Amino acid sequence: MSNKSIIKIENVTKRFKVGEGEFTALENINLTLKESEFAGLVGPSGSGKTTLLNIMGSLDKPTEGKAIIMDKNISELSHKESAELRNLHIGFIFQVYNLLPVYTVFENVEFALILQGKSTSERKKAVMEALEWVGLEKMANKKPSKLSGGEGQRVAIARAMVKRPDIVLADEPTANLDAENAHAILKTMKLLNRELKTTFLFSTHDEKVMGYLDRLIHLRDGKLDYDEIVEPTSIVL
Ligand SMILES: Nc1ncnc2c1ncn2[C@@H]1O[C@H](COP(=O)(O)OP(=O)(O)OP(=O)(O)O)[C@@H](O)[C@H]1O
Repeated sequence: MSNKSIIKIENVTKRFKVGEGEFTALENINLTLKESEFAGLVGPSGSGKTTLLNIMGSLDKPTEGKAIIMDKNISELSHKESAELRNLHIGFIFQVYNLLPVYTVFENVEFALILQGKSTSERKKAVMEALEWVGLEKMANKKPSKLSGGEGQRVAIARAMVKRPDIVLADEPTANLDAENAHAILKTMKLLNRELKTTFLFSTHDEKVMGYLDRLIHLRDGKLDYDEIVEPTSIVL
């Protein structure tokens, strides 16, 4: 594993206003994610996984402490700078894959590259390559309504990977998939992690996901309970 640090979380606390009071969702979290890690935030419901993932994706800011993504302290970024940071460096995969229904598979994957100002020919090459990574190059001109659940999540992976981000944040990406499709997309993500050195961070309860991870970051009641390096139990060839 390389030593390049992608995300550094330093003494991060997150409080939400609730009525007249406050609720502490994260308390004094410290962790670093490096290039090519395949890691997961795990812990019971309400332990703070999604709140931390949102901060690591620059979708939300800490109340106290620093979140440093690609050497930028996200608390110091404007709205526009945060959007740029996300667009250049971070891919997102969610439980619900949110493809735009009026656009084709190709156009759904292409969108981030239009925002980056890439030329038509650069976009075509990158989109077709990303669709090949997930085995869907033949579906490029189909609308999302023609896809199965597993295929929809594969398009979401292609959409996250097409810009070759430094990190992919995946919030319960297998929650709506059967076991066969879940294993297939996990294997695809693990192969991309190996080949492109992209860092992946999952938020998950799913034992199937955990079988592929090499680091488990356990949260409990908003605190970092323990952080362990593990040997993956699922095999990827
Ligand atoms: N915007 C908000 N306002 C108030 N409380 C919030 C807000 N967002 C999250 N919380 C609270 O913070 C705590 C942590 O929530 P979070 O969604 O991060 O947990 P989680 O570990 O991802 O849970 P799950 O596995 O159920 O998704 C919960 O108690 C939740 O109710």
